[in-house]
Amino acid sequence: QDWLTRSHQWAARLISALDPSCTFTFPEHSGTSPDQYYGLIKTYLNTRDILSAKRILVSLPKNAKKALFTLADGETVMDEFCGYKFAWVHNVEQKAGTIVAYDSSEISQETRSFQMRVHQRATSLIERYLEHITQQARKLEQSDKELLIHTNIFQCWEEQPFVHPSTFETLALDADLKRQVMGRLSAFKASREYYARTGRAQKMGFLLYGPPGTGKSSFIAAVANFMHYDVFDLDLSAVEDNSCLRSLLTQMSDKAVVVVEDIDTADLPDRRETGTPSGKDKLKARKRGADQPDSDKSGPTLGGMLNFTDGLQSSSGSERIFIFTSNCPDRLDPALIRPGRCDMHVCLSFCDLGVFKHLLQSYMRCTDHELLEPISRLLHVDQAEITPAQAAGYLDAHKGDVTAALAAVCSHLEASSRGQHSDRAASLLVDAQA
Ligand SMILES: Nc1ncnc2c1ncn2[C@@H]1O[C@H](COP(=O)(O)OP(=O)(O)OP(=O)(O)O)[C@@H](O)[C@H]1O
Repeated sequence: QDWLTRSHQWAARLISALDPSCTFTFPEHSGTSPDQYYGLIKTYLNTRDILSAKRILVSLPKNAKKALFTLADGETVMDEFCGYKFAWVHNVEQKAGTIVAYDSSEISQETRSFQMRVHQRATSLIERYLEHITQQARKLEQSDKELLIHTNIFQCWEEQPFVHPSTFETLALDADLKRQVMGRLSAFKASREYYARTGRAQKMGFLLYGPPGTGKSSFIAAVANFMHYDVFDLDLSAVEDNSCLRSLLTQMSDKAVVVVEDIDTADLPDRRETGTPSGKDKLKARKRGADQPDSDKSGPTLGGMLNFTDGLQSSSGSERIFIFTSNCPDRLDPALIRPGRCDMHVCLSFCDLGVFKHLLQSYMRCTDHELLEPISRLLHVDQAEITPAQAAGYLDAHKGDVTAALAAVCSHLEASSRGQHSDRAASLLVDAQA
């Protein structure tokens, strides 16, 4: 018996000495939770020459735009990294027993794993190779994913597909400002490695202000499409208190554009997390005719909101762009819009000739017209006003007839200019009477 055991051990050692390769296994689950490597490898191998395998599994994961190809059980695909060949095999084993699904059907259990074989000399490269796989897979996951817009209902986010056609090409915006915004966003994208290395949460904030119809929502959609991030549209009136706000923050995906529209209209009491009413709150209460601020008032506080944007819950590895919109930025607490929270304050206003010409070009493919001259005079000399949404409305209403569209814009501007003159005359009269 001893002799047999020893000869088996010798044979195993001999085979191992003759086989210079080493095998790594990546199971689908570690313990009871899904293991991250399994999913990342699956995505990464999808870009390798997987279609050369004989049997391939095809799936369409949630929110994916394209099919995901996976090796079937026992199939192999080769990869190369730093001059070494890595052989990947997908293993699927049937487990004894079945589990019962919610509809009472029985599902057979499987144990899945990827196995990677490589020459022993390449094992020192394994960490670098896995880092490479992780980076590539994360990039692919991000670009292949269908974008979602999430809105908060009670303490949860409800998601829907986000399909908004606005991009920085379609957005009519002052050319310099557009270049600046795109430059900041590109720099943000390129700093991922820097933030990961320094262990900091990567975030950036915009304050968009200006009258209604000047493109604030279109700007937000352009940012989401440019960054390829999901949108989280935070409705503060539906948030019960600060702990609800914190819970929403922790449920957000790592890469997100977080939008708080019309933040000036949200009544955020100035009790910075302590619950103690501040001087400003007392003043507000006195203006309302009350002795004390209403400390029982539900809803998040300014402190809760400040923590939401850069508190401890913002974890390293997350990439978040906060966008606040406001029609009255003067009403906002300076702490909310200071650099670091709102890095860029972007004024979206009435059309100037450049913005109007951009709309004309995208709606009507027209770059020049004799009516542009009176339009330019009305905009710049008479200071007539038209929002991009109003201008887009006229251009859309007269599809295929540039002259009619521009004539309608001219009439609008003339009316606006007359209105401005009568307003100015009225204020002069008031001044004179005073
Ligand atoms: N700067 C712009 N560039 C291109 N299109 C614009 C622009 N501004 C407005 N539009 C057009 O007008 C419509 C309304 O604009 P948008 O909803 O983006 O404005 P808003 O400032 O968010 O308005 P509100 O404050 O009322 O929500 C858009 O669907 C778009 O067609």
